[in-house]
Order: sequence, then structure tokens, then C-alpha cells
Amino acid sequence: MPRGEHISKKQLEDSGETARQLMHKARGEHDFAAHGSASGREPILQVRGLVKHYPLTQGIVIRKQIGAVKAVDGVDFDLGQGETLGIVGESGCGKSTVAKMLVNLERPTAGEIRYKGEDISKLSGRALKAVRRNIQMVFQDPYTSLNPRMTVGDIIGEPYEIHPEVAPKGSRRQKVRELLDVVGLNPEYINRYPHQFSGGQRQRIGIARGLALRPEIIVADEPVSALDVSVQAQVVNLLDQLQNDFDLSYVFIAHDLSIVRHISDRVGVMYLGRIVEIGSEDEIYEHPTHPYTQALLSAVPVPDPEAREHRERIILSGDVPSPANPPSGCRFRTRCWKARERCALEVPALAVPAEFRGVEGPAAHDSACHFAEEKQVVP
Ligand SMILES: Nc1ncnc2c1ncn2[C@@H]1O[C@H](COP(=O)(O)OP(=O)(O)OP(=O)(O)O)[C@@H](O)[C@H]1O
Repeated sequence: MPRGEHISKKQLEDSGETARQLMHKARGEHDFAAHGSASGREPILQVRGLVKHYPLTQGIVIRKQIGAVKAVDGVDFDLGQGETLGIVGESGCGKSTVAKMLVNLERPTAGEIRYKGEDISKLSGRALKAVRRNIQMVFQDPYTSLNPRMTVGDIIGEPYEIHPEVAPKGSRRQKVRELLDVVGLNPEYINRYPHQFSGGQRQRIGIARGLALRPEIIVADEPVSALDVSVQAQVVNLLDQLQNDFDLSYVFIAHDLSIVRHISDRVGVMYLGRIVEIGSEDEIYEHPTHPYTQALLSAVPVPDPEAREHRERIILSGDVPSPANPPSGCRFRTRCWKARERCALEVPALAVPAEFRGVEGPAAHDSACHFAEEKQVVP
């Protein structure tokens, strides 16, 4: 659509998007204003149209691409300054791939990752190195992510080898001791090896390493999933406290909605490479409008036995389709009890659904469903 051309009211109603979103789409631009962080904070990270396709090849001598695994296929979100955004979804929905692209371990196939307004997804060399310092990752499995042959001091201090400007050689051990203290470990453990620590302690070491360069953003990829339930809360509380102490912004990835609730200001629910619903913690847990979110919530453990009896369990039929061949239209439709013909034909936009537009209240948040409706699942 050429500049200056108007978008009709009908187009707007049919698409479920805002006029600004449609205009940007028509111009092939990403809309950086439309996903303003709902928490009202200044966005530190803006992700638009993020795509990662892994090529599927055939043949040994002559390799031919026969398709692609659409691991991430058009993800948009904002991360506000000092905010925690939880990203939740089943195994294989693309959460880790998003995380890897945010910290530049993977290059996006398309889309933009703006850090303080600058697209960092295409940076290289010095400029990339400078930005990477500010966005660090905490990995899922503290048993495999720490080198067993390195001492804790060397593991935590390793980032200083790449960024010596943060800590000159003489000051490094002292800095590592301080970091051990910050994450609740005895600084005297600096010469110990990973196998001498418990799972929770190892994750604290991973967090200390993530903090070494004083980043502004931490991307935590299932940081507590490999830990005992009793230890999970301690590590989540530590992350919460560090956020206050160091003014950190978090992207916190998990496969379980119950884990991210405590720590998240906002939550995005992913399904087969896309975010299907995103909103504040209250909007997602108390006023979900997407059937997939409602199904995930219905599986969250409820401690109160009486409340448990009254809650409705939504059992989804079938398996998650292959990301190499996702369903047309709405990707969730093959497992959705509400699916109708429209769902196979039209991709639902991640926007406030038509029925909630102009309505004040927690149901009016972004949900990619043609037949979105509010349903309270957790009693
Ligand atoms: N390097 C790769 N090459 C090909 N396919 C890949 C690659 N990495 C991931 N995938 C595929 O992309 C999809 C998304 O994977 P990803 O690890 O991001 O999902 P996830 O939601 O983090 O799952 P999990 O919780 O199990 O880690 C999966 O189908 C996975 O098999």
C-alpha cells in the first residue's frame, strides 16, 4: 500500500489489528509503537517479527533443501525496563530458540531485536560485543552448563577474559568473591569444583556468572526446571531480589505457568513458534481469553483440595503438530475445541480481540484467537 493511502474500517474490523499495525504491515515495516509495554515502563527490548527457520535438507553429496523447521515464526513482544516477562509454552514451541536469538547465540532468519532502539540482530564485531555484555543468559541445566574441570572462581570470572575492561586482572578474584556473596554462596568456595555443589547451588553459580558483566537484561531459559521443587522457590526468590538490587530486566522462560507467576509482571504464552496471548500477570492468570492459555492453566496444580474439585480440567486432544508443517490459519486449531472454518483460513492476529476492543478491563489484552472469550480457569 503506498504511503498516504487509507485503511478501510472493514479492513480494520476483519483483521483484528490496529490501524497503525495494518499500515506498518502494508509498508513492510515493523511496528515499534504498537506493542508498548503494558506495564507502562520504557521498553528496553523490542522484538518484532522474529523468525528462525532451520533448513531441512536431503542428500549426502548434493544437499538439497526440502523444507524448514519453523521453530520461531513471527514473534513480537516488548520488555520494559526493570520488568520480568515470562514466556511459557510446551516443549518444542520455540522458547529456547527465542532466548538464543536474544543473546545472539542464534541469528534470526528475519525480524528485529531492538535494544534501546537499536536493532542488534544484525550487528557484528565490536558493536555486537558491546551489546552482548548487556544481555546475558542463565541456562536451564546447572549440571551440564558448568565445565566440571574449572573451579567456580574460573567459571564465574570467565566472562572477564572476553571483557577485560569490566574487571582488570588484579581485581577479578575479589569481584568473583563479591558475586558469590551476592548469590548467597560462601566466598571461600571460590576454589571448589561444580561437583562439590548441590543443584540449587550450581544454579546460583550460573546466575553469578550471568551477573559478572553487570548486564541490564538477563534471559533465563528454564532456570529452575532441573531443580527439586523445594529448591525452585529459593532460586526464584534470589532472582527476584537480584532484580531489585541491580535493576535488572528479565525474560524468564518456563514450560509451566505456575513457576513464572510469582516472578512475572507480564506473561506471553507460546504455541508452535508464535505468541498466542500476552498480558499482565492478572490478565493471563485471572482473565485468559485464548483457549490454549485456558488449557495450560487448567493443568496448573491447585493446592486447595476443595478448589481443586471445582475446577474444570481441559484435556487437549492430539499432539502438537510438527513445526516443519504447521496447520494453516490458526496453528492451535487442530487441538482446539472451538475451531471453525475461519480458523483454517485466517491467521489470527496477536491483538485485542474485536469483542473486547474499546472495553476497559483485564479481558482487553492481546490474544490471537478469532473466537476469544474470557474464562476463569483457576478457582
Ligand atoms: N539447530 C536446530 N536444527 C533444527 N531444528 C531445531 C534446532 N534447534 C531447535 N530446533 C527445533 O525447533 C523447534 C523449537 O525448539 P526449541 O528448543 O526452541 O523449543 P523449546 O520450546 O525451547 O523446547 P524445550 O523446552 O524442549 O527446550 C523444535 O521443533 C526443535 O526440534
